[in-house]
Amino acid sequence: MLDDTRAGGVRPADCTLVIPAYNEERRIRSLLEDVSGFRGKLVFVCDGTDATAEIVGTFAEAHPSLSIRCLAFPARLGKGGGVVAGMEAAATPFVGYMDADGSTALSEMERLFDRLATADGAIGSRWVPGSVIPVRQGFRRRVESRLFNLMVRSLFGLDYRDTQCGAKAFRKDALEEVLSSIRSTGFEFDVELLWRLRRNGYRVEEVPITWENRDESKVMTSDAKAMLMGMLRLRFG
Ligand SMILES: Nc1nc2c(ncn2[C@@H]2O[C@H](COP(=O)(O)OP(=O)(O)O[C@H]3O[C@H](CO)[C@@H](O)[C@H](O)[C@@H]3O)[C@@H](O)[C@H]2O)c(=O)[nH]1
Repeated sequence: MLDDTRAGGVRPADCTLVIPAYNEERRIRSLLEDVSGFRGKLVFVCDGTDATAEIVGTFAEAHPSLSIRCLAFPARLGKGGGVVAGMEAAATPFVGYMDADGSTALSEMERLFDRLATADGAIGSRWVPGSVIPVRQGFRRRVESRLFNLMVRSLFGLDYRDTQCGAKAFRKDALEEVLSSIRSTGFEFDVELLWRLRRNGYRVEEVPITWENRDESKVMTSDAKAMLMGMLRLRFG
């Protein structure tokens, strides 16, 4: 990223990175270490029943030089609900989000923020030339991912190859125009956000990314069904 003294670009201090975290006590410590080099602001949105919020709070107290905010909710918000809560709390011109599972390195997020010097949004993509996936995903997940993106393309006319990669960054002014219209709280949130931004004329770039597969997923069959139903409601409701 640009250092803090250069004008006209994306300064780290102008960026907020939102991390939705649902029952992530097993993975959150290593994620905290990974993102502790971030020179912008960090907002964790923790819900669920485990000690994720306490772990984040303790880490923040032990690292007063970092800007870490932890929003804790007793009930599950959904991935989309969590990201929206974090975005609304962010007060910087650039806001990004990434998964808590460490599948995207901080340096990858910083590359996405840098793109906001010229684009309204930048989304990490596992399926464009130049992307790197050191540990290959299982056959089933790869097929599901491709079918899902075909469906997104035909339902919403979005020509992205990968709407579901967890790493994304946007200009806050663009987000402000669409956030209040967002209805999705689950995993379909990413599609709705990109759809609304496109309908409002914003330009979001798809950027090749290095993405490390992590096995543990919170996406249950019921979440996948809810995601599909949510998308159909959004498109035809
Ligand atoms: N706050 C909050 N966060 C949540 C919730 N549900 C999931 N998350 C967070 O959302 C992120 C992604 O969830 P994972 O459990 O890691 O699922 P995944 O299968 O690895 O997710 C992949 O597929 C999703 C669906 O397409 C994608 O949304 C996600 O970005 C990623 O690519 C994690 O940081 C997880 O803690 C929730 O109810 N509340």
